[in-house]
Amino acid sequence: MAGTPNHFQLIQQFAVTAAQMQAIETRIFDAGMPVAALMEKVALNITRRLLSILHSEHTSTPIKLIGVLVGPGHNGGDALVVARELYYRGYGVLLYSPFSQHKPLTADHLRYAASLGIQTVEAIAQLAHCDLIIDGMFGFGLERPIQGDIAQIVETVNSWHQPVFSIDIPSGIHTDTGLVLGKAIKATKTFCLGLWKLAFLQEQALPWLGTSELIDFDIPLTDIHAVLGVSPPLQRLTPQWAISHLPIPLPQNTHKYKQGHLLIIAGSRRYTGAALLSGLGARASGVGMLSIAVPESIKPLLSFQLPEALIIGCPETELGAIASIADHINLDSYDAIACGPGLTPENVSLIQTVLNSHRPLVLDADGLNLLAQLDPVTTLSNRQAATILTPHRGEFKRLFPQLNDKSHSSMEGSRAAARLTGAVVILKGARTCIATPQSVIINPESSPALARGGSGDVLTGLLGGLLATQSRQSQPPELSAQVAVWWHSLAGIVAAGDRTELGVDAFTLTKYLNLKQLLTHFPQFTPNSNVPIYNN
Ligand SMILES: NC(=O)C1=CN([C@@H]2O[C@H](COP(=O)(O)OP(=O)(O)OC[C@H]3O[C@@H](n4cnc5c(N)ncnc54)[C@H](O)[C@@H]3O)[C@@H](O)[C@H]2O)[C@H](O)CC1
Ligand SMILES: [K+]
Repeated sequence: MAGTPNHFQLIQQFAVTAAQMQAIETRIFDAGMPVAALMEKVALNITRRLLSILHSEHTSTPIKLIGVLVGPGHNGGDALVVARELYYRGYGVLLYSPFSQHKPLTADHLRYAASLGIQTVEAIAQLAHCDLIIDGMFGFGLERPIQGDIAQIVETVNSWHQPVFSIDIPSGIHTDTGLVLGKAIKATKTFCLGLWKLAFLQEQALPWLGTSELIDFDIPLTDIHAVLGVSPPLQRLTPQWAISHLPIPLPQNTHKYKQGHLLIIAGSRRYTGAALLSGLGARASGVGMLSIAVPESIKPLLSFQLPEALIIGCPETELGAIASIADHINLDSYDAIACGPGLTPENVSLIQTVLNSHRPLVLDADGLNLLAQLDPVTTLSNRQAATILTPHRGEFKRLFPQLNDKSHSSMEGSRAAARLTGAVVILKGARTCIATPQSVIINPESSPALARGGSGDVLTGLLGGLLATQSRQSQPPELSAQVAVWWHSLAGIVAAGDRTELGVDAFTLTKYLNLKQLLTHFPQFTPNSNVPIYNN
């Protein structure tokens, strides 16, 4: 039934550490599920998916011979069950396990495979001619860096050209941090088992993961909640969640002011396009009223491009930046303000005026660079209304030099910044984090197409528009942040699919914000449905 999430959809919002996965697994075993039965179930699910890929995808070489790397633990056990099933289906299978000791269940599967006549080879070189490699060396049990002979094996496999499918996680990637421990297998595809591991949400792991997908094996929600809590402080942003919080359909009896009034403060003679792109982003949000404050000299251009918006010309500096907000503007009369794109970092007093307002505020680009010249922590902590910051890494470093510990992941950094300031912090990147003082939500989908000038300006406008509309409806600011980030990234992904990643300039991106077109990718989810996402 549309709108009723199934188990696979429900578990998409969770992300776990190795310790949490072990705790969940322990509960399942303690409740009576035999370890071997669970391994069998998981591995059969992997096999089913693998076979459907092998049957459906056109690979340059037809897959006939499959090499399987078998580790000492249960990741190796999973791989052996998959190997056995592939052998039954008629594939050629070669096993290689460079370990003298295996956990008992893994050793049993290895012995049984041998009894069936599945060949075990003695050197990694003997897998060189396989059409596909399955990596079952280490999963979440990796506990120290890969070194010595095993490191050599990993390097050898990485030097080959055939596809490599990793089970659970590429061997050598740390489950929690996504960092390479010594050496790591570079996977073409990774089948993450049961629940997404944190590594899949960390940018540093992306070059090793390949494409990734979750293999569900029906972990009971009660066990997940028991370990993670009912509303976990760290979550993945899912299409279901974002779509269910889109502000459509509009109430029949609404009027333009009920749909929110956004003021964008952006642009300079030098960066005219930034104001325009923010305006186009805001247009796509469906906000009821849009006003844009720009330097007087660029007002005609904006008026021409955005006829529905009220363009306010402001006094400007010699260099063509906004010198001050026009006298007749009362900042507190808007439902939200989005400030920053293309301002130039010239005028700190402007940002101080904006921060003194009592309205929800999005700060981006030069708005952040100007804020960095003040004391961001004290300034933001003193604000009465909500603030949403949208820094990329560089801006984040300028704003919060005290959080520049390289060992900090984006999720830790954004959460620390949100705690220091009370603001919602959107730390943009390949895995954008949206942090409040209480929680972090990470967008697991993006496209490198969005790493392009102007793309952030579009997000600022879109977010500002949603914030104006949704704060009118007493929705929390982080909700607008989550919906905007998801919407913007989906537009980038769909645009890149149509036009290649090079074809997604920021202006084109604004065309792809069309929700009607984007929602065709998710016919199973209903906007504004307020799905009680944590109810089983
Ligand atoms: N999530 C689940 O509920 C299920 C997971 N399954 C699979 O099991 C693995 C985790 O298995 P585990 O035995 O705990 O760990 P590993 O297989 O990852 O490896 C542990 C093994 O390796 C040794 N070791 C660790 N680091 C190194 C190193 N750098 N060099 C050499 N040896 C190392 C360690 O001492 C252990 O012996 C999970 O990922 C899933 O694939 C179940 O099959 C189903 C349920
Ligand atoms: K693995």
